[in-house]
Amino acid sequence: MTSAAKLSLGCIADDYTGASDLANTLTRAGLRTVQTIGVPADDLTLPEVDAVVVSLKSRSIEAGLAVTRSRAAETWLRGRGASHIQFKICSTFDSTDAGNIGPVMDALRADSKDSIVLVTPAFPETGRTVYQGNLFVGSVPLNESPLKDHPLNPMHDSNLVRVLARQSKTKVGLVDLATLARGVEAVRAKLADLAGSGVGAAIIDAVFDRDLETIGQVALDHRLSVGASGIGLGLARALVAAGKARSAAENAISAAAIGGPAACLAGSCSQATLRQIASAEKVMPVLHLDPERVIAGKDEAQRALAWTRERLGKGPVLIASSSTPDQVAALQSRHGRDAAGHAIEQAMADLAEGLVQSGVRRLVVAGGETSGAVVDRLGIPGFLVGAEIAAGVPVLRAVGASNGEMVLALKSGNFGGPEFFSDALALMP
Ligand SMILES: Nc1ncnc2c1ncn2[C@@H]1O[C@H](COP(=O)(O)OP(=O)(O)O)[C@@H](O)[C@H]1O
Ligand SMILES: O=C(O)[C@@H](O)C(=O)COP(=O)(O)O
Repeated sequence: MTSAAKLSLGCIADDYTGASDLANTLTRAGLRTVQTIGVPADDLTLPEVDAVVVSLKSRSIEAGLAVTRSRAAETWLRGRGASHIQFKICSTFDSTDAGNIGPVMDALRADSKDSIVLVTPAFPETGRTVYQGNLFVGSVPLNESPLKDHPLNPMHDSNLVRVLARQSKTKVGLVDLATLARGVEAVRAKLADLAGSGVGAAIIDAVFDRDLETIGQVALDHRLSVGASGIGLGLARALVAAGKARSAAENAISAAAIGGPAACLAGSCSQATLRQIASAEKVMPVLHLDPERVIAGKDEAQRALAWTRERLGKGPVLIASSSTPDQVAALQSRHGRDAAGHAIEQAMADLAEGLVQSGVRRLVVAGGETSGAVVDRLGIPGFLVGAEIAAGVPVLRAVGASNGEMVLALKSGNFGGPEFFSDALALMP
């Protein structure tokens, strides 16, 4: 990547929707930010920025590989002067006992030489709050939320001290809300106590944005932090307050219309996405893929492409693989969780490639792993952040792509209101 300025903040995101969510938060908080897909190539030309969010597809891969890829991103970011790195994880702490939050955090902490690392997935704007170490999604604990049925990372424990301890080699402690409410010095003292007793990672409560501002200030004492967009907000505000970032307005992206056909792909099976698909049925043609046929081979994707080509001239279309938790469980029991997920992701990538060949330059994708498969197939090296469609979901303008100008929206499964697909397309003229 060619860009001379030293980075104020380096970020490593474990999936692509999460990366665009964080890039959106940092931009809106005043940091000039770019999202790259993987570690950028040396010849990728990007504007001067304060923050780079390197997107990895490392949330659900083998832990050792996630560590290797995260370390490569870390080396690149440190090489561009980033004194602080945020490892961006999901606001619903998506992971399993095998990882990958713990193993990646352990490796990055060892490299950073920090005695203790602050960890919080809190993102109050989207209803993710942490109290006494327990993660709430809206009004319910994580283990009672729809995340209990996630196809790849079902979450069955809301106590993050326990969840992280099962994945990490270090002892995990808690900085509670009462300590946080006493301010920056109280948090520093608590962290020093915890570190003194051999605790290497502290889950920190946060309920309101002001909690994240305190956390952001303390986090900048360290070289590494782990969390979702909320801690990114805290870090960005602390950097802006310290005069270490310039106005994001300098990086405002062109809002010029792209035009041409538009399409949506949904591979997320979250309740939010299922509701959004149901609403989309009222305003655009929707094709539901048959997951069994997808797993059987390429015919289903070809059928979907033929269906799409007949309709693209008349307006946007949506193609979805999404199913209810019972149907997902049944498919997985027949084919295995990873095999089913991978086959469907590759079908989505085939579809995206076919759609772009048919002239589509405006593409909305629902689902983190799904977005990863699609963006990889399209070979897009990076994105600049545009208008915010919904909390955590910006319009993205591709940079350095061989297909020329293109705008995308990569939606986390759980984000967005019921009309998300039309909301997104309205901001992607
Ligand atoms: N009908 C289905 N049955 C089983 N798995 C599915 C189905 N549709 C999509 N998937 C898989 O479920 C996973 C959804 O994950 P992801 O795209 O990250 O969505 P989210 O953002 O909701 O987590 C992907 O691996 C996708 O291929
Ligand atoms: O923090 C979040 O919730 C999101 O940014 C995120 O990581 C999205 O992951 P998916 O739900 O898998 O898209």
